[in-house]
Amino acid sequence: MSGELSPIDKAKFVAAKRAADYVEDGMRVGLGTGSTAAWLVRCLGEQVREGGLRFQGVPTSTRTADLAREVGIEVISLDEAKWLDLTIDGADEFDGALNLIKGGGGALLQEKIVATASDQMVVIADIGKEVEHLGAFPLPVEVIPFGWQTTQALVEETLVSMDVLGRQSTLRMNGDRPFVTDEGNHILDLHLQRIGNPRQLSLVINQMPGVVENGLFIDICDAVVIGYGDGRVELRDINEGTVEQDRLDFLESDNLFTDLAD
Ligand SMILES: O=C(CO)[C@H](O)[C@H](O)COP(=O)(O)O
Repeated sequence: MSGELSPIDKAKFVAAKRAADYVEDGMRVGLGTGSTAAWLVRCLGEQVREGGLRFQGVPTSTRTADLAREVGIEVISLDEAKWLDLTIDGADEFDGALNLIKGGGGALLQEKIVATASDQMVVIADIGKEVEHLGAFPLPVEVIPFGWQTTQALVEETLVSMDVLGRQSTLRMNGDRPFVTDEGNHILDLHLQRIGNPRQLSLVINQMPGVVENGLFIDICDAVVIGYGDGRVELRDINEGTVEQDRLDFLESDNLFTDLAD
């Protein structure tokens, strides 16, 4: 069964599986969105059903909420939880300071709110997500639909004075219609190629009327679990650097491979 998985899917799976070990009985845990986070939700669901794990999950999208319920995880809202022990989520890029670009799946707003309301954020990612400088992945910016083209023009104008290489942006589409987030907003993808000062860029973008939030996660992530296509996992901590290298066995979780996430 595991032979049907691509190396990237294997990498995502082993990262998710290792990160599931962070979840302990009684915790309140933010559950991320995307294909890697979906693996995590499946791994946790298996531990709930077969290992007796008891925790409450706060999903970061309707997609994740549906999957979490399907696999047997108790789902509560962030307002019910108020504060979380831990959030585990994927990322589109991470750099050496564990700053991130997120929002490729369109859930950046809930993801940032949930991660910020957590004692700890652990990112799960395949090794292909590691970058020296953020920005090759288009930066998602969530904007309200009212006047979005004016907001887009303002954002592009502001980029002229920012330390970035590219300045084009595109409205994310879903077929022939604009993509709509869980909050009813649209997403502009900024094609910046290289972001020289992510912290400054994040602050400037978020000051604009019409912008709800951007996909730069600065000083939010505490650790990254990096997966490799051959089953290796590496645990990198914000303070201590690489603290663990291991190799996970695919076969022991073959039943999870029957249904690829996303
Ligand atoms: O930020 C996200 C969704 O908004 C995802 O975590 C990010 O896009 C990574 O996705 P995947 O695990 O599918 O590669």
